[in-house]
Amino acid sequence: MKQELKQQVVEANQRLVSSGLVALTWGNVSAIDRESGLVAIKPSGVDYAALTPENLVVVNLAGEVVEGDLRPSSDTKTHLELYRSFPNIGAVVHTHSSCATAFSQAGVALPCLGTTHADHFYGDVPVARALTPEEVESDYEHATGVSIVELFQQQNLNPLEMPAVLLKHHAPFTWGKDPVKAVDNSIALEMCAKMALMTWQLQPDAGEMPRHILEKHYQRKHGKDAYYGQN
Ligand SMILES: O=C(CO)[C@@H](O)[C@H](O)COP(=O)(O)O
Repeated sequence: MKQELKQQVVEANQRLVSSGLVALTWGNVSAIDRESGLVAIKPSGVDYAALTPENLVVVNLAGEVVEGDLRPSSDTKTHLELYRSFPNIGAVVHTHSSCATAFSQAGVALPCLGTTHADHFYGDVPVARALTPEEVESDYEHATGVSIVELFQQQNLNPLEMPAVLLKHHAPFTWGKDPVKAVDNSIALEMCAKMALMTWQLQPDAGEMPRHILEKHYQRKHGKDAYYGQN
């Protein structure tokens, strides 16, 4: 896999720490080279400061390790399901950032209360259902990815317009066209979750922003087609 992409993955993982999104090793970033179909991902349990392009793990979309000696992140199968199902994304991030994880644990969709949110997410950030005992037993991480994809299909959501999801009783995933954008979306998600909690402390009845303002802000930031890569 290209060294440059591996370096971007290392820097993106380390940005999770500098952005205050992770404690311990509660998060991971991967990126895909769409030409080869290979994915570079953080090795499981490894401290972010110790990451190098050489100790990243490279897997194919079947989950087979093709480069690296360490164990890939425990969330690898979830990342891979997102790459298989969302062909226009280039990187995936999973964190346990506090405020977004609070919404996930509560099973509460993150509402679009203001323009900050509208600039990044085209509506409420949805919650993917908890897994069944059978799913947990059979293949937890793969089933987690499937639950996200099912949710987006059921709600007719475009992953390029909604680059985030909250996993009930778990934590968020975000994605983007590249590792920088995917981490940007994790930072934006955590800030929007924090602001929502603070808004509700001030005004428990605060409701969603008017749709016409959401539309204006999202289109202004992302262009008329509202797709990544257009701006
Ligand atoms: O979601 C979880 C645990 O609930 C994981 O994201 C860990 O927090 C990080 O696992 P590794 O990437 O180190 O395997």
